[in-house]
Amino acid sequence: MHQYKGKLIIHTGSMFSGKTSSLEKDVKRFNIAGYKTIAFKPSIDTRYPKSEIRTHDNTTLNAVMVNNIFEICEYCKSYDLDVIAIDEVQFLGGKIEDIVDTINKFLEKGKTVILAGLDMDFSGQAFEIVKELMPMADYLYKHHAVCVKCGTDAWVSHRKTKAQERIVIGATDEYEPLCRKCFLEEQKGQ
Ligand SMILES: Nc1ncnc2c1ncn2[C@@H]1O[C@H](COP(=O)(O)OP(=O)(O)O)[C@@H](O)[C@H]1O
Ligand SMILES: Cc1cn([C@H]2C[C@H](O)[C@@H](COP(=O)(O)O)O2)c(=O)[nH]c1=O
Ligand SMILES: [Zn+2]
Repeated sequence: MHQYKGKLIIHTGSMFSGKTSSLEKDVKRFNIAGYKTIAFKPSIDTRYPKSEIRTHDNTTLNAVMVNNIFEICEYCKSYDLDVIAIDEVQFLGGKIEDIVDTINKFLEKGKTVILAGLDMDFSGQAFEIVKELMPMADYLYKHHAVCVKCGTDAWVSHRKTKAQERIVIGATDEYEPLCRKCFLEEQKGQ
């Protein structure tokens, strides 16, 4: 796995597309290969226990909950990590430039950084931090859920409720993955 030293791996796409599953799989492989790895998750996501990342199909990974990128730096200093994984990166606290600078510093030091995060919100607007990070990636994977209306590759996470605030934590209670065509039809109908 030494070919991933100093490399940035990003898993993005809509909800239910397998971003967290892919991050989990990567982290577990680095662990098997004997690398010092910690997976972090932003404190905003309160769905599951603090010390665990959980996929929609209920597989789990040990995790450390953090408020911002600076807390990840502190862990990195204390544990001299080889691999830093961050789930739900769109919710990580801190200014975009601080997140980008810190990730670049990790990469310059030869750390492997694995990120998973939504590319777009419920309205199809890009999450700014993910938009900024995507061109920096050495390996960029855009994952696709299955559109729940027509069965083609989904494009966006459609919100099923009328809530308009950007952040609403939830799963199938709040969101459904839709392809562009079904999303536009849904919007016309509202
Ligand atoms: N419409 C869907 N399309 C694809 N997978 C789905 C769908 N609905 C539920 N799932 C489940 O979601 C899992 C992916 O979960 P996860 O890795 O947590 O996704 P993400 O992090 O992208 O939200 C799939 O393996 C599947 O079991
Ligand atoms: C689209 C969208 C999502 N969210 C929330 C909903 C979930 O709690 C997470 C995404 O989790 P997943 O692992 O990618 O399924 O984000 C939100 O707050 N706002 C949105 O627009
Ligand atoms: Zn569709």
